[in-house]
Amino acid sequence: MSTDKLILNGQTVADFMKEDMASKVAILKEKGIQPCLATILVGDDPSSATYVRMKGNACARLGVHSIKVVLSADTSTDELIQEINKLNEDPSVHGILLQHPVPNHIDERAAFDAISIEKDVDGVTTLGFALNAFGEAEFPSCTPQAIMRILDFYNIQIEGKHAVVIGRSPILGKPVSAMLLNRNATVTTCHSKTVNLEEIVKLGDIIIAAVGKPLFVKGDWIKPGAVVIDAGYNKGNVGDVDYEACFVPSSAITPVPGGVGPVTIATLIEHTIKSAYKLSENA
Ligand SMILES: Nc1nc2c(c(=O)[nH]1)N[C@@H](CN(C=O)c1ccc(C(=O)N[C@@H](CCC(=O)O)C(=O)O)cc1)CN2
Repeated sequence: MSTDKLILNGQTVADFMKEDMASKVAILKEKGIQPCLATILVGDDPSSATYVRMKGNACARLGVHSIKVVLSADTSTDELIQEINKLNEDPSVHGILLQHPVPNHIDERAAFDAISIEKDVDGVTTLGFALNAFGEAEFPSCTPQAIMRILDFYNIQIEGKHAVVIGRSPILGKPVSAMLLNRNATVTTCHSKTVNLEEIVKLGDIIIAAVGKPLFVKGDWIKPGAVVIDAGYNKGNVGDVDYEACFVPSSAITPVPGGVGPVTIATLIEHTIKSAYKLSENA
């Protein structure tokens, strides 16, 4: 039986992006500029440590320098902000990433907002969020931008479609809702208090799962022909979507692993390279 179902392969998208990035890094190096991403990991969450390591490895593969700041779990908000300020002031650093989540006692919003807007390559500051809502962010939040990249790479129509976003976090659900709206989708953003979630998801032409609950989205929630994007990153490399079950009715679907994740990391590095260009021009 033939099928025109699309597996939306994030690694293919990330590899495509890397070709352009490699040539931009080479041009920067000819000018004596070494793009540099600083990552900050607070505490000892093993998944966060893995993601930070993956980001460092991806930088190395592309010739981007990375600095890793590791802080103990008992770091205070003030101490964290002091570290961020040092990186803000360091002219050799072009992008700053504070790995989320930080330990509960830290004011994460204050820490994110301490990152200077020029170096907010992860799109986490309040100003970056607001600019994204207006469609004017230099560096939109990486996972939302990765989702849009995947949709565009595979020529999936956004305008006029009903997109249902499940999740409203400041670095994922809310910014991706704004991006889809800015591309003329009709957007419904669902969350833990949404009544009749299943019925709303069934109306969606594009489903974005960003809820942080393993295998949460079931096959019989999916309208035949809908596009399913799994932005979940739960323990054990499990997404938010029951892939096997949702594969059947969908017309296109991202796997986990190998879907949104690799494009998120490629987007972060792309932003760092772009920031190196901009900051060197303004130096
Ligand atoms: N400051 C931020 N914190 C967090 C973000 C973020 O964008 N900014 N996103 C998530 C986690 N995350 C990046 O930090 C992330 C998670 C997973 C992947 C990924 O590529 N996963 C692989 C599978 C993992 C593996 O191979 O070991 C995949 O999906 O193929 C990338 C980024 C929370 N925190």
